Amino acid sequence: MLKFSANLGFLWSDLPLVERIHAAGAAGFDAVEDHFPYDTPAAETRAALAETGLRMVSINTRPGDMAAGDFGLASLPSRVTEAQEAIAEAIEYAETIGANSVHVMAGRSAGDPAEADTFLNNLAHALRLAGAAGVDILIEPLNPRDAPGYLLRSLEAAAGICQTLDNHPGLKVMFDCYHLQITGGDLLTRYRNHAGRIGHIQFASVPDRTEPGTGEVNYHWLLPALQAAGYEGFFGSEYRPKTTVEQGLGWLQSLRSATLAGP
Ligand SMILES: O=C(O)C(=O)[C@H](O)CO
Ligand SMILES: [Mg+2]
Repeated sequence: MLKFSANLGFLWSDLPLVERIHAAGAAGFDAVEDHFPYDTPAAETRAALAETGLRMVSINTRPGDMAAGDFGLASLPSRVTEAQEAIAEAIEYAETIGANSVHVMAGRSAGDPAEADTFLNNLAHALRLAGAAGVDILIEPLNPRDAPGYLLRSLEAAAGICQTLDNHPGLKVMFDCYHLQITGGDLLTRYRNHAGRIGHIQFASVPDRTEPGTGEVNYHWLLPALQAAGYEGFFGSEYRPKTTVEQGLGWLQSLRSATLAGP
């Protein structure tokens, strides 16, 4: 059986976080994940998780000022203090709610050659804090169509960062099938090439980023294949519903029991 996490950054995004957690529980998800939970006190989030029995798989560091074009801070040489405050805040929040991991958002490149080292230094700092809190750190390559200028654009670059940081066991890569299909595809083979580094898998239809079941990726085949290749975690449904979440949720039961052998 496959296990699914509701991405509350995109699903039920019009509801407060506590209500989104309850909606995910009522809909039959096995876990949740969120982008930016910070408007909700961690104690309230923790209580909602306890009430529903759901686990929070991951949260992101604050992205900075998105209206001004920020999409993460950790690679920006002039904003190290702000980035490290965001990292500390995210790890403390994750520890309080028992989340598995924190995605440290790299940010958009302005072409400054110091960005790569800034990202590495901030990740090393995050790993020190996260180790003490029992939380993993995730980095996620994003496709340049959705996230123009984002510093981390490829799975292979993310793997290189892990190597540079001595393959730290607390540093993992977010394997978002949506982004990685757009930037090269060949998803199963690329998963296998980096299996030991993958901390979480997300998915959505490509190219629309809506419910699975349409588009160019056959998740009824791919998700069981990823599981057969060794992935044991939740699959994060990070898509924008075509209409309401509930109307489009038929995929949950059919994908949950998908097998490599087909229906
Ligand atoms: O955009 C994505 O795919 C993400 O998962 C990031 O967390 C950005 O919010
Ligand atoms: Mg993602």
